[in-house]
Amino acid sequence: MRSRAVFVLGGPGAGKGTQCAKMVEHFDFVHLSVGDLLREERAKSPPSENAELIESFLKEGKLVPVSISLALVREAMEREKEGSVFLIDGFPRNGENLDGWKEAMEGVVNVCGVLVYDCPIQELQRRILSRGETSGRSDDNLESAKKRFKTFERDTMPVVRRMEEGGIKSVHIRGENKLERVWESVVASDVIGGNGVEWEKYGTNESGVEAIAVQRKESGKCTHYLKIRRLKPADSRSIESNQIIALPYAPLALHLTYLPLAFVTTLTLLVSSSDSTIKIYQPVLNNDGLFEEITDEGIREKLLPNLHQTFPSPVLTMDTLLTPSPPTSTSTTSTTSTTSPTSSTYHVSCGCRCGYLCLTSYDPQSPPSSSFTSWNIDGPISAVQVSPRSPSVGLTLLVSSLSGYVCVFSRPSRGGPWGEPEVLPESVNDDDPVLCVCKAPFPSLSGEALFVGTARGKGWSGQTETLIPTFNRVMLDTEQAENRVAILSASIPTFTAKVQELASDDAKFGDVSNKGCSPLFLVVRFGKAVGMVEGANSPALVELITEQIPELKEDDE
Ligand SMILES: Nc1ncnc2c1ncn2[C@@H]1O[C@H](COP(=O)(O)OP(=O)(O)O)[C@@H](O)[C@H]1O
Ligand SMILES: O=c1ccn([C@@H]2O[C@H](COP(=O)(O)OP(=O)(O)O)[C@@H](O)[C@H]2O)c(=O)[nH]1
Repeated sequence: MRSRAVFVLGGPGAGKGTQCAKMVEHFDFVHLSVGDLLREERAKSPPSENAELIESFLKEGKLVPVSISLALVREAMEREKEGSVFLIDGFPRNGENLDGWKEAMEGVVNVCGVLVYDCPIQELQRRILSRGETSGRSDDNLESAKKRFKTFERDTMPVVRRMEEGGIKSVHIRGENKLERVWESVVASDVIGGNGVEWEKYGTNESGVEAIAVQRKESGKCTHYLKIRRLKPADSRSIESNQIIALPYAPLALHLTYLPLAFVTTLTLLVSSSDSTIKIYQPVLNNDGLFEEITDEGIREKLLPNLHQTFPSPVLTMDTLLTPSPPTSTSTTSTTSTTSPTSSTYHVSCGCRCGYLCLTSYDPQSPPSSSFTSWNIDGPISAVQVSPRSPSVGLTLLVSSLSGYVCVFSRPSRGGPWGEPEVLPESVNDDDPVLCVCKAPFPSLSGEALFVGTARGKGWSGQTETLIPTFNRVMLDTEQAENRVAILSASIPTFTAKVQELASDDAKFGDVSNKGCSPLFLVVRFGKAVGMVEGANSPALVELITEQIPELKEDDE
């Protein structure tokens, strides 16, 4: 993957270095301060040929020629792994810098945006003089500082404008605020949101509220935030206020709606999260644009029945087009197979990870809404499996939810509506909420067959979600899949405990309890872990499954 860069600019003392250090603490970024690189070059022993020139430029608050600064940036970048996200602090500071960057780096490193710390000069001056007491920097004195302020106003601000006009996304942050306030604005900024931090945007709603889910890593653990913006209805670009709500788990689905609360119809924000809870937020009454969580059970009870109506269309759609007639024998069918123009089409929408599943079966000749059905699946949906194999039943849809249910829906082979859900009598193991998306109750974890466990809640659910088509393909492309492979998912604590139990005596898996935020797949045979795939790496997972899957048993054929 190509490396990415975020430019970090602002007057001298605006807090660029301080904030970059914080970003590196929380996110997987590489901080390159061009000023630091220059100072290192100047202090090198044996002295660099540019040392004297650099010293004179720094002291005068002037900008060193781009050939020198950019060469140092490039060298520093080359020392890092490919695909890194660089915070380039204090660059580009003038037109020459920007031209130099474009010439050398365009097509090599993607610029994602520019963070600009705005701060009044009086505050800059106060900070520089205070920093000068300990920094030992030859330019942290009043005389040099004044020259640097001038350079910033004259050369750097026009470059910021040039970048903005050229379509580079910029985020202006008020640098004069207290450190923590400044930091909050950084976390909430879209520049950061798009670079290395997992985020998901929930579209602007006609209600004038927009929410962005941000995941940030803190000492190896993930914390999830929802940034909620109230927008002025008249001008959706102007932000009236901005609130960050911390969530214990990844938000799975979010819906903005008007719900009747007593006699008042109020704007309500419903968030379902991977811990199977649905949180409700409403605007604080003396409205300054903030939301508060509704925890009052009485109010929740009143509101929750309305959920059924408020999630009418899938929040997450996994549209699956299926051919209406089941394939003959065990020939493989892909869930993405195109439909023949003469046959009717069955459209399965499943989603609403809030715990609702919407199924639509329809004939293209008749309106799609005619046979819309929606079911409550007791907890967020963790996986959906479509099985077109059984000729007597037609199509089967298996839905597992994080709370421990596996439901089977079936539909006759020649079409018609989906039947009532049938809850599978057992999951994989009675006292284990690990779920099975395979059709038959799976023998047992210690059996010959293979299971692939996914820590669905462990990472950002979206990443694991991207593997669902892979699971479907594996199940559909594998003969007697239901006897040979099961794909299971579990909540974080359950999965971690299970993984620890199954992989603990094998050093090759390392410390399984501390695998960070990305999804984790554990492949097990005969009750022992035989492989692990970290991250949503579909090819690696398929390779491992193909390698390890039990032989086909002839007498079963
Ligand atoms: N939000 C803030 N409030 C008060 N002081 C700050 C804040 N951010 C940074 N500082 C202090 O101001 C000085 C300049 O910050 P620094 O991050 O070195 O700025 P820059 O890299 O933009 O020159 C440092 O002494 C730092 O501790
Ligand atoms: O791209 C750059 C970045 C920095 N500098 C020089 O390095 C000094 C210090 O910059 P730094 O970003 O370290 O500190 P700040 O001025 O932001 O406090 C500047 O005044 C310039 O003289 C430069 O010439 N080109």
